[in-house]
Amino acid sequence: MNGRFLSIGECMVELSQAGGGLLRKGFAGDTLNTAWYARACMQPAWSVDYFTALGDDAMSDEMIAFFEEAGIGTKLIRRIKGKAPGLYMINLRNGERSFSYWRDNSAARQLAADPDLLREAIEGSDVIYFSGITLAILPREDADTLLAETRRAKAAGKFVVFDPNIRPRLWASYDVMHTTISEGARSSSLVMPSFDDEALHFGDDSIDATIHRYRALGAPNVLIKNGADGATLNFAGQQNFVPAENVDEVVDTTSAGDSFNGAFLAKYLETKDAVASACFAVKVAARVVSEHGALVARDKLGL
Ligand SMILES: O=C(O)C(=O)C[C@H](O)[C@H](O)COP(=O)(O)O
Repeated sequence: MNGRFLSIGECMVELSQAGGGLLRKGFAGDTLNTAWYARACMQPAWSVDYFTALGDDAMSDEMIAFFEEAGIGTKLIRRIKGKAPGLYMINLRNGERSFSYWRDNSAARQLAADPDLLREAIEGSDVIYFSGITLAILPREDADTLLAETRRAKAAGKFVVFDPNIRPRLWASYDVMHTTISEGARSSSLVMPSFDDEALHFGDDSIDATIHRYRALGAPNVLIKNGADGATLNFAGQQNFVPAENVDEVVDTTSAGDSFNGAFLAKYLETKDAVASACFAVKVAARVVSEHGALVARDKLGL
């Protein structure tokens, strides 16, 4: 089986801890991370493309070369004169990550500014992946353009996948965040939230409450990630639970959710077996949290 997977969002320069007070430079961002793990786990017959905007500086050139090296298509990436990518740093406390961002003025903020290009990219794909972070960084009008296109894609029978990836700091207000994330979910075929975020920011008191809320919005499939407590899937009303994999030492939780999503989608698109795909994804995520940084090399993933 083959198909075209498109991920839409922002990739940044990443600074992660390299020991002895040193920082290591990498490239990462939630939607890129998912594209990266999807590419690592998918059959070669599938194409994986990234849709974003970059600048015309050396970092943007390096990032494009990095995507290409990983087998991620770059032909849809807009280059904006005088702009540069955003930057973020991973801060760690007992393996649990938090982020500092320098991204207010990044090129990716303009990724949906050319509606024709966005439509063309979505029309040319079978699976469209985006996140709450993608929506949060866009000017209001461009977020509406993207949502109109994802709604259109879902209506046309494409598989639209959304991770709310809630980052309150990136939103103008809680109200805008709640409304826009709900719109993202409404326009999707599969929503892949993390329960701790949903409980904290939407006030859900159980996994069932999160599933119910997203299904009521019109998402037919919901897959809830709950860290060390496993994952719960509700696909077309059928509910299943998959336990997490044991991890000896959690080094850095960055990208646990994104790698789960990429690995899950790679297997699910191939097999249509959601439970087996989640079992595979918990294994990949367990390897990812055992290493520093968002992107862990393929040979360390045990594939
Ligand atoms: O925060 C952002 O905007 C980023 O894109 C930086 C990180 O690479 C991802 O957020 C990691 O995502 P998790 O899988 O939730 O750990």
